Amino acid sequence: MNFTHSPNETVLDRYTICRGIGIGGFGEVYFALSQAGKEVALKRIQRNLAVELRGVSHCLNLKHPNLVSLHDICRDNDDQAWVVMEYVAGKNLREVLDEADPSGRVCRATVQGSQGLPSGLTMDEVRRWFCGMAAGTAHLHSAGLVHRDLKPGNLFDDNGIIKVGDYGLSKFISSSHRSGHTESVGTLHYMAPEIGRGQYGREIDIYAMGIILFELLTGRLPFDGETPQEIVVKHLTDTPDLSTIPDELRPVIAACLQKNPTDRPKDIPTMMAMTPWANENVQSATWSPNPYGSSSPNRSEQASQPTKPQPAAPTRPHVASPAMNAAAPQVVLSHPTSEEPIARAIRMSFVDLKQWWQNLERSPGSKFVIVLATVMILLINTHWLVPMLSLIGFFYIPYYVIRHVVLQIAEPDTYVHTHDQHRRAAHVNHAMSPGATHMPNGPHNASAPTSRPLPVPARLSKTQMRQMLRQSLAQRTRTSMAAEWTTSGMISLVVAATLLLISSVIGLRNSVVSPLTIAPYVWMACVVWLGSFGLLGLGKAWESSEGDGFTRRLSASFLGAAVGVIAYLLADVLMVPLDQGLSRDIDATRLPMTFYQGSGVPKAAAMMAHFAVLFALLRMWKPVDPLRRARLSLWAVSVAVVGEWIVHQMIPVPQPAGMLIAGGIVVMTQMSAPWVKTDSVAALTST
Ligand SMILES: Nc1ncnc2c1ncn2[C@@H]1O[C@H](COP(=O)(O)OP(=O)(O)OP(=O)(O)O)[C@@H](O)[C@H]1O
Repeated sequence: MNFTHSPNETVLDRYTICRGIGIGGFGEVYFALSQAGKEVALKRIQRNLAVELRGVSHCLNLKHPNLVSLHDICRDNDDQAWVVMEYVAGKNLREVLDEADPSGRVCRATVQGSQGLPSGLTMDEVRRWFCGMAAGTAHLHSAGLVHRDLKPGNLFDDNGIIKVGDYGLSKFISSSHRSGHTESVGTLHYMAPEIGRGQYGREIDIYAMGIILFELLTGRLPFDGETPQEIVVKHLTDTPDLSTIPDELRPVIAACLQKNPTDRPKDIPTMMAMTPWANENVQSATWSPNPYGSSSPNRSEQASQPTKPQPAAPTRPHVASPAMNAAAPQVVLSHPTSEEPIARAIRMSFVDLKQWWQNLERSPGSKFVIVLATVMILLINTHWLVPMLSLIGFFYIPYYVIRHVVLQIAEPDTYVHTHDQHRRAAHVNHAMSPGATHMPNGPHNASAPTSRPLPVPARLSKTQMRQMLRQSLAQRTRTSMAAEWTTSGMISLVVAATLLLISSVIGLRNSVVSPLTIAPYVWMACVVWLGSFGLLGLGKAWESSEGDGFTRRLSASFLGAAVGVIAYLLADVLMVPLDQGLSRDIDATRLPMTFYQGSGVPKAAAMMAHFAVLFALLRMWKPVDPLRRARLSLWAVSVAVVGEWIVHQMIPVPQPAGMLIAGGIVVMTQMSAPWVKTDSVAALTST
């Protein structure tokens, strides 16, 4: 392993390097001594990664017996960033698991040491590692931090105390973190499915803990594969096989590994309550049922008192074993964020302000005075603040909406992430393939433990790919779905305006333009937009599964009925005659009186029935399906027009308005509904 600094070199003017320990995703780690002889681990941040020092103090001041202490983050004379942290002499869990069986498959006696199956660690050891990890991570969560990179390599055994390391680093160390090019560092085997969508809630730590518990118990990973794609697909779609897990731990692992973050235990106390260790003191790594309240030093110190003497852990080897990371390829995920820069700057300023406020060491009384003074200052200045903010809002809000719409037309947000997830997997695979010479984030040290060559990737079958995309779509929050619907609705408004313009120019080319002549076009545009907007809403509920045709037809027919009624009322308001084209096709005397007036003009019931039957007849989930074959299918438009003509034979409505409305709805829906170009996704997964 090639380290930049050699033993006896002094760095940061006060630490003498003793030896290199290992090289990880962020850079080299050294064991060093301070001038006074304090042992420290120094991490030299490499690969030109930007170090965000904002908010670092929040991490630096965390104290917990189950967390590796972070002493400082500083820069040397070459502006190179270094992380100074507590040196942990014991082994990390990766080493423990690998050393138990060099093949990577741990074969120790299992639960209670009695069954002797090929399996993970003994139950006592599992409990010790798991509870220590839970206690340390719960403390991070209580401080508002998410670890983001929980994995066996970041869990240490320090003389019997389990410590969680590397926390906060992925938050503060990233290339262009704020400018949105590189978002996170992590290991595929422990990555929650939602990370692909840029979600980094505490649920991702709970997911990783579920994986680690599985691995502790079985020595295996629940989602493993030959290629990064395979692993990602398994995270997204596979149900883990929990048959070898002891009964008492099966529910907690099943809950932690839920694909949807909201289905997982909401926090670590809830997760621990599902284990047999909820109220138990587990050696020094005490799991306290109320870890979120344990931030005071006294409490932490109490927690660090061992309840029984622990055997000293063997000293870790001086140099990390190359096998150590072999099972865990590391990747840098690239996540193009579409957050508007001004909005992002404002959000970050609020985050900073919140952190400053939380770290402000003032009595509650003085804090109250500060709040009061701020409110007073704001109130006194309202005479110029309100107009100024209104002016900014006047320009900013339309800009924000237009930007969002334009981006959404270019490539709808959620689908970018879905698509991007595959691109990343393909990219990672390329970086890790035998011929690749670099990691995605910079120069790659050939001796670094991350360069595990992988076989040529397997191509996903079409069904697998669709299943994976549907799974990914199913995991969106209601808010993001509502946002997508609104955006699609706005796009359809633009399409409606265009259709209105084109149709009225063609229709009125030889007539006088007056409110009366233009009203039918406005009416049609409104009905088309309404039908399309309703369908886009239904599409949000439909797109996450292949679905059941009958239920879909039924819900579409309800929407059709609503469209029919509104069309009728709107025609009345706009004074659009509803008998146009009827006398040509239909014998008015044979029409049912409940549906039609004597002259053959349709009543509300006829309009309602017509569109309800039409919507039930056509497979309306096709034009809104993001996985449809083409963005705009003219075949689907023709089917809609012909279908409308058939329905017109039974329940007539004005023509050609009826056919134009049916065709218009299908065109507009397809133009506004998100679309994943599945062909290119398939190609990317096999890059
Ligand atoms: N505080 C520490 N004390 C002792 N050894 C450490 C400490 N921090 C890290 N190490 C060791 O240094 C080596 C490199 O660690 P590092 O955290 O950089 O890599 P990693 O965890 O494998 O990857 P990543 O940083 O991408 O998660 C590992 O062998 C790790 O066990």
